[in-house]
Amino acid sequence: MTAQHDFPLVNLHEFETTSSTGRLEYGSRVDTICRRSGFLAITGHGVPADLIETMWDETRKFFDLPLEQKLKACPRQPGDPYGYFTVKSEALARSRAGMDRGPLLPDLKESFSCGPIHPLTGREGADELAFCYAPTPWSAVSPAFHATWIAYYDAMEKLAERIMRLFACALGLPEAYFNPYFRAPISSLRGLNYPEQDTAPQPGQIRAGAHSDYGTLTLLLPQQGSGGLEILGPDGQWQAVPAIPDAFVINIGDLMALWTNNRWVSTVHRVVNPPSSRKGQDRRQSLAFFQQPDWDSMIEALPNCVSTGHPPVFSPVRSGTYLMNKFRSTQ
Ligand SMILES: O=C(O)CCC(=O)C(=O)O
Ligand SMILES: [Fe+2]
Repeated sequence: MTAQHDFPLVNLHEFETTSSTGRLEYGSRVDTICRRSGFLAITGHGVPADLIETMWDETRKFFDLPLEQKLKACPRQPGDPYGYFTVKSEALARSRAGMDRGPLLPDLKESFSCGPIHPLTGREGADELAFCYAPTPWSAVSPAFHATWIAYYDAMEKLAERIMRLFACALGLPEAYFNPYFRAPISSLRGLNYPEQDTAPQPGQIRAGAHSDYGTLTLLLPQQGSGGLEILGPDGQWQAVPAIPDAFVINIGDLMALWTNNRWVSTVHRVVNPPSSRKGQDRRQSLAFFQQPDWDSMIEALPNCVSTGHPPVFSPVRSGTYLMNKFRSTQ
């Protein structure tokens, strides 16, 4: 399963269609990967190629619009998570406050994000409504962009559910173990555009500052042929993540590290600037789906990840407030 690039690859379709013994073998391999880095590439995902292509087209067209038009899609209120975010409006490294994180200059990227696509269930509290059900400014984008984003979000939500089954298997749990935590997930989808760098960035300012993701699982599609994504290894060295054809790069976020009592790593990663030799020719794009359990899901160490010698490392956290506090720390 470890192929070119020395980057771990897992075929999801093969996992789902193999025997129960085969599934356990897949689970055990995924457990080893998640203990080491929590980053792997998923093939056999079944997401239609034409949906992915339309998603790239629509998203690129949006970022190509004049700034004044994109600004019409800004979040309705400061602190809202959805809509258009200008270059230098977020510093992901600030989400790691309190750790040794170097300079905290804002990221050299722009983005558009949307929130849950399903109707509200009527059980939501005030914070939840104000934050993760804040409106996505769809009226400020084209109908084709809107329709494509909904279809892609839906495909990512289903893919993330399938990966959580693989994760349950990797942790020795029943495959449907995580389902009750995802009755009304508050996942978000983000298109990222890292513009060409015509002028040299300030010292210490990069495309996306070093951070770990906040939720359970991120499904990332880096633009083919692009570079810059790096993960921090246990040896303190940064390692490049390749953009593998027809594969999603997936990584686990803080809530999986919490759930597994640090058995799995929520690996720190960043996006670095292109080399100055490519000045003016290295725009980069990516699509990121951040899977996040229901607002009220309490995440605490799984019983099978706790022992007398290894008591819970973290206090339990509520999914929604954890996400909201992390997001707001970066603005
Ligand atoms: O654009 C990328 O490749 C990674 C972006 C990322 O890590 C994030 O937005 O959390
Ligand atoms: Fe990230």
